[in-house]
Amino acid sequence: MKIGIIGGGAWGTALAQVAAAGGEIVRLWALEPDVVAAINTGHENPVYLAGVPLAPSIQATGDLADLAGCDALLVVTPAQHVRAMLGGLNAAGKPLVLCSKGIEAGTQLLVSEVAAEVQPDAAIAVLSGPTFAHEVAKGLPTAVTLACADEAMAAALSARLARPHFRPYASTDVIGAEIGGAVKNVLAIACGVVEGRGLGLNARAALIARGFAEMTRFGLAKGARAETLAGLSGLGDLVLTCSSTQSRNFSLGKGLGEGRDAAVMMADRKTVAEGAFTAPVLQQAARAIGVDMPVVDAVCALLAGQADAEAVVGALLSRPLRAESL
Ligand SMILES: NC(=O)c1ccc[n+]([C@@H]2O[C@H](COP(=O)([O-])OP(=O)(O)OC[C@H]3O[C@@H](n4cnc5c(N)ncnc54)[C@H](O)[C@@H]3O)[C@@H](O)[C@H]2O)c1
Ligand SMILES: O=P(O)(O)OC[C@H](O)CO
Repeated sequence: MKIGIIGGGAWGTALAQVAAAGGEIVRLWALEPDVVAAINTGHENPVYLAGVPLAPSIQATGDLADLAGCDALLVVTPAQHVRAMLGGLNAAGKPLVLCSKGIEAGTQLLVSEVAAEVQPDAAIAVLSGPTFAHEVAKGLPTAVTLACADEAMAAALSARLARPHFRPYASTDVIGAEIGGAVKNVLAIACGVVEGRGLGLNARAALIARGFAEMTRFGLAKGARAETLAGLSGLGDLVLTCSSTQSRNFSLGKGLGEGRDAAVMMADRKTVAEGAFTAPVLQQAARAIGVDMPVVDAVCALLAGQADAEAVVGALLSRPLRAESL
């Protein structure tokens, strides 16, 4: 079996390692020629996943045509680049597993909705959950949601990607799995702000719980299932990403809380903090369907430089008191 992975960042490389651990032949497409060369000759991705020795059987390429013979494809580029990448593939009749977390700017489409437009004849699936790439690549225990509308395909892909340390749980709720991963990135920025301002662990827990209420309101309005949002790809990933500076989104928020400028921090990074791109489009999408997301609004105001961290925290704390509910 030959699996193609599109995206040689931290997560694509870690997933290549997972696939190779099960004896799959792995073709990994990466944008940067130096990443391709380093993986093929040194069996390491020093740019995005430094310090993790990779299986020598992983073959990297800069040419998407080299993935033509693969019988399943994993898409792992940042969400804003997925449409362009999919345009260069022929995935008709093949499983197309989307592993990016975000919402497309301009269209407000989830990644699976973008894929359905560009590759209508592929079997679209989503892999999402609490997964720091370094931990997965090192073989530490991890569980994910693997969602596909076709239940048998979800089960088959789960079985194909399962490893002793990597445990997919099958689901048919594609939209639910995606919404958790996209929204948690924005909420992780907010939790980072709490950390950066030294507001304490009570505040972080409150933000996770009320943030989860926002995720659930939005998800249910978009047709997600509550159990998916409360599972690995929703609450599970929210808890992980809101708890550690290993998260790029959390660390971006921490910098904002410390008074640093969003644009300067983003320009300094080669890695992606998806929440910064998702926040404004999520805000638009929520407003379009009348869903209130005050934490997301606060993150948007901060990222746009419309308010400082002290002001947005003050505004959240002075909202009218109300009953605890969704
Ligand atoms: N890193 C993780 O732990 C992790 C875990 C789960 C999901 N994800 C998701 O996976 C996706 C990829 O993140 P990552 O962490 O692997 O990336 P990364 O931050 O490690 O690297 C950035 C990636 O973006 C690629 N890139 C930049 N410009 C591009 C373009 N024009 N076209 C195509 N690719 C381009 C780079 O080549 C590189 O592979 C994101 O949606 C992220 O949310 C990441
Ligand atoms: O580093 P982050 O914030 O992109 O988070 C990585 C993964 O999405 C965690 O599941």
